[in-house]
Amino acid sequence: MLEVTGVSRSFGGVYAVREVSLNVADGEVCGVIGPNGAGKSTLFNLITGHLTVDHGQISFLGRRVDRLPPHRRARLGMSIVFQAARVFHGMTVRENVMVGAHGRTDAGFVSAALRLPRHRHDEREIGEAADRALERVGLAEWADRPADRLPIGQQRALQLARALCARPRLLLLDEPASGLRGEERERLATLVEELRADGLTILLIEHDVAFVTRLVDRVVVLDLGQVIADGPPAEVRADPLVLAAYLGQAS
Ligand SMILES: Nc1ncnc2c1ncn2[C@@H]1O[C@H](COP(=O)(O)OP(=O)(O)OP(=O)(O)O)[C@@H](O)[C@H]1O
Repeated sequence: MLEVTGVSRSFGGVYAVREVSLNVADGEVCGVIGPNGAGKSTLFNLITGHLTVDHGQISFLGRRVDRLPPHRRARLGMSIVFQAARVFHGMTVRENVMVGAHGRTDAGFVSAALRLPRHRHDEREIGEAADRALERVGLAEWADRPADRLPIGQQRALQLARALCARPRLLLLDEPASGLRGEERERLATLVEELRADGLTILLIEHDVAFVTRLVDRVVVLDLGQVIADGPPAEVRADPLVLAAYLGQAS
């Protein structure tokens, strides 16, 4: 589904990501981990289109996307959950989720402004999709409440619902566990496990190794911008290069 081939990106002559290749197959849950400064965020932004590659190729569903802007990649079926839990203030939980589907409808601004029948039809469909997504992440009973009143764990779930509302082929999660503790973290892990059981393809970038390794089929480890390991979590955790990279950080 996603093929990243020999991708590099540097800042001021220093490589943040260097000759990185990774593939995510349909239905796979893949994690990218690595110590601070390993290049995880840069790689994530190269995949989503928020940064452009210096070299290399990115293909999604068999199509080159590395020159496409983020919204075009989104239209092809990439949905992103960003690290910072952001919700739109002054809007309900349902309205926040509905925003996720608007990029996928054909109804343009004019039809929305004039409230043409087609627009009303789309709005109803979007509302229904939002309700399904809220049900999926366990927020159905919060639908009509102000989004900014939600605790942070549920704001993260709301962002997931927003991403799901766009009916993604590939869900991209940027450090989904950051800022969450204890029970909230557990709830999020369970939710990702459920999405995985639904057959959704997921790529998640995460600092927390324990969180990632329990959720993924495969994990790619970055260090100093390069892939140092790629395989099943149990194998990768025992890899001497990986241990050394994380130990290097701790010392
Ligand atoms: N916009 C930028 N300008 C200059 N240097 C950058 C920029 N973005 C990233 N870098 C550098 O690229 C390297 C990789 O950074 P990146 O943020 O991708 O790593 P990371 O693995 O996400 O780290 P962390 O876990 O700390 O967020 C770092 O040395 C960083 O300083």
